[in-house]
Amino acid sequence: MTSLLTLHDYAAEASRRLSPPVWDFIEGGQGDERSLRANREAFERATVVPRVLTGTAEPETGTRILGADWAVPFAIAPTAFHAMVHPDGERATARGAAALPVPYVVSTMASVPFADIAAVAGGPLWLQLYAFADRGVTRHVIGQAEAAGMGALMLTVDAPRLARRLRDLRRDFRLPPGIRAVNLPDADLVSPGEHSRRAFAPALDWGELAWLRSVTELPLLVKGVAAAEDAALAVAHGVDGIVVSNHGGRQFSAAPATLDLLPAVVDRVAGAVPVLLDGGIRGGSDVLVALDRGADAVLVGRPVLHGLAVGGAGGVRGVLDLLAEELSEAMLMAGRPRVRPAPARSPVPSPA
Ligand SMILES: Cc1cc2nc3c(=O)[nH]c(=O)nc-3n(C[C@H](O)[C@H](O)[C@H](O)COP(=O)(O)O)c2cc1C
Ligand SMILES: CC(C)CC(=O)C(=O)O
Repeated sequence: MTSLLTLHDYAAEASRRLSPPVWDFIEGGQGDERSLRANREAFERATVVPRVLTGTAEPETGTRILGADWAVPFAIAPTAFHAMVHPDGERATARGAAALPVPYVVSTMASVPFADIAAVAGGPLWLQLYAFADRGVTRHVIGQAEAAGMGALMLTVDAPRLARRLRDLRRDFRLPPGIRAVNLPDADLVSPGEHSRRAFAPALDWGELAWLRSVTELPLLVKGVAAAEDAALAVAHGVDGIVVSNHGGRQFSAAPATLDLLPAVVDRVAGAVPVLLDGGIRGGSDVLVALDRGADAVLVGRPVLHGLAVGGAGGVRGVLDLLAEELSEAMLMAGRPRVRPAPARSPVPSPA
């Protein structure tokens, strides 16, 4: 194996190990993939002005998000069907995350029961939630997450259905045999796109948040906010956190880079709730750039899958350790001794 010194090295190694259809499912985006590229381009352009003579020897990477201690200001983004990438699926991911530990946002479309993931987890475990047309299904998923002791729900709001991803359409991508969304009551689906058309709530609105509040006490974040106006609405509807995301470029190719959207969202949210960002984080400097522009933490998607493909739990751990080491070095070199404290959870205002 070539030496794995950067997250790009993990990606290159993963591309050699995964079948072309699975690789393309992971890497692809919607349409002409402009938003996928934009996420990276924004980080490649971004800089951080270093401060000097700050007396920092060992930067403190820890933070506190929604009442839980995080060893690092990044978490594993929710991604579906890890058993496609490694036979141990999300169990391996959770084991890899437990080492540091790094918080893990488990996908509704996990291929391993939530309870089995929780059994090997070592840090905060949250559930990413898709809202289903049949609210009984949504309730079922929340019930499983609560039973597994998950600490928060992250409702994905940028996917009324899965978008047309040309790489998958060209290959007629199907889930490999035996891989299923086992936490859903009706787990037998072959094509993720087809399933989302049948099952996802097609016309979500802000009312869904009030309904979710009525069925669970868990803190609620929304993932997939782009416009500052929507961030303000989310706060007005009492969310506990916002994730600025374009779903890693997988849903809408004309969506702007998330890093470019971040400052306006941070400005509008004005410290009411934590603001997280995902899309295009590929190194410790990227994490620092996002923090510098006002994010309280970030989520990392594809690189974790690359680590999983390269070495199961050990590969995931390798990716997360590398990112933590790079972040620590970036903080040291930029003269940032610690992560700015995130807003504490405040009482939820009821929507007007
Ligand atoms: C293979 C794959 C599966 C994904 N599955 C989900 C999912 O089930 N739920 C969700 O909210 N987001 C999903 N996402 C989006 C990620 O949570 C995240 O927004 C995105 O990957 C971040 O960009 P990055 O991959 O550049 O880090 C998925 C992304 C990938 C690459
Ligand atoms: C199977 C899908 C629902 C997962 C997803 O959100 C994605 O592929 O982006």
